[in-house]
Amino acid sequence: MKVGIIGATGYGGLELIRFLHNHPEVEKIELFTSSEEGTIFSSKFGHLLTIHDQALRKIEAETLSTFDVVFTSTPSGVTSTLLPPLVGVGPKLIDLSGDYRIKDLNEYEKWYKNPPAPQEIVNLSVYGLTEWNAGNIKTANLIANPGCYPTAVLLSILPLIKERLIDPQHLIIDAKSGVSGAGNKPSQLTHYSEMNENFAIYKVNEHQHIPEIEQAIEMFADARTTISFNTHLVPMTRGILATTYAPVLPGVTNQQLNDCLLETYKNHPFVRVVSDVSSLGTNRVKGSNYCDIFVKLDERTNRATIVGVIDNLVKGAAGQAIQNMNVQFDLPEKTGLDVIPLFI
Ligand SMILES: NC(=O)C1=CN([C@@H]2O[C@H](COP(=O)(O)OP(=O)(O)OC[C@H]3O[C@@H](n4cnc5c(N)ncnc54)[C@H](OP(=O)(O)O)[C@@H]3O)[C@@H](O)[C@H]2O)C=CC1
Ligand SMILES: CC(=O)N[C@@H](CCC(=O)OP(=O)(O)O)C(=O)O
Repeated sequence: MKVGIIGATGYGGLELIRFLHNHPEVEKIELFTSSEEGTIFSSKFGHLLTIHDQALRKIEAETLSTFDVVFTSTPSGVTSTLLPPLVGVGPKLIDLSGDYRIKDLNEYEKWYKNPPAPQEIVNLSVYGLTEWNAGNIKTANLIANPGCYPTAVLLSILPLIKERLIDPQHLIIDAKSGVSGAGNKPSQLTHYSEMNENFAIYKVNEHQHIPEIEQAIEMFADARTTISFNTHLVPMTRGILATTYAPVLPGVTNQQLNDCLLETYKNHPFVRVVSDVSSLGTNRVKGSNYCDIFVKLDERTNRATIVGVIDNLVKGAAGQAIQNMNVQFDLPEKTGLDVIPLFI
């Protein structure tokens, strides 16, 4: 397979390179840039010295059309215009940005504050939550890879909503992320001296992942709902831990909640149902494509505490994108992704 990466110099792009380098079906990886054409990649990223010493290439539709797969890992608002000429002309397109996730263009514009992609192309795109949409991903020409927070949240709550064990109304989702979630562009929020030794809430009630989570709950669990969702920045580099508080339906037991998660994911190698909370944490998934999930009923309040944990750059971005590529090419989902988390 010949693979192109647009946005290779970003955090998502660097993770794509790390995994694709060891992918047995990938013969060639070419890296594209909007700002540094000709730069030798390893001169910018020393950890890739002798591994990727090639020059960054200019983004050109004609060149890209010769590839088998093109990953785009660019800020929102870029692929809405970059990808339409490439749809259906050859390569499978896997977009890590939010530009093709939201089907309602008014909603996209409202939350992302960018002009949307053309409706007919958005209609063609397939939401790449692998464990829930593999049937459609298999034949998709354009995949909208899910956002990092939605991945952690949806994998943990969807089975329980679908099986009508929790009430999808009144969901309260409290999510925390490491700083790499904000990408490589420095900002006041991620400035070391202001972020270190600090714990902050941001985008209060305005996070762009709200419509994506609501849309997916409707799509996969057939429930319309409005969620309370907030995000926090933790002074660490990688990882997301998202906790959802959800009312359980009358008579539902802790055993039923856990059995539902175990049953749903019994044939999905990257989702692990954790029974002992001491085994849960961002360093249990760091650097890997695992999503660890946990549920416990609070019998005092009749609410379930549901937790999803991922590495935002792997299962939340590059790893899930490669998992989707594997599905498209009929390869085992773990191909190229079978690594043990870093832990320490
Ligand atoms: N970081 C994360 O945890 C996650 C990120 N995402 C999403 O994935 C995408 C990439 O994220 P991330 O890697 O963190 O972002 P970064 O900011 O780290 O990197 C984005 C890259 O995009 C390239 N780029 C910038 N502007 C343009 C442009 N106009 N045309 C083409 N390329 C451009 C840049 O490379 P160059 O200048 O070389 O072109 C840059 O290195 C974003 O949409 C993000 O929201 C999704 C899930 C998780
Ligand atoms: C810590 C941090 O800033 N995280 C980013 C992650 C979102 C992201 O990656 O953007 P899209 O998925 O919408 O493309 C944020 O909260 O906006």
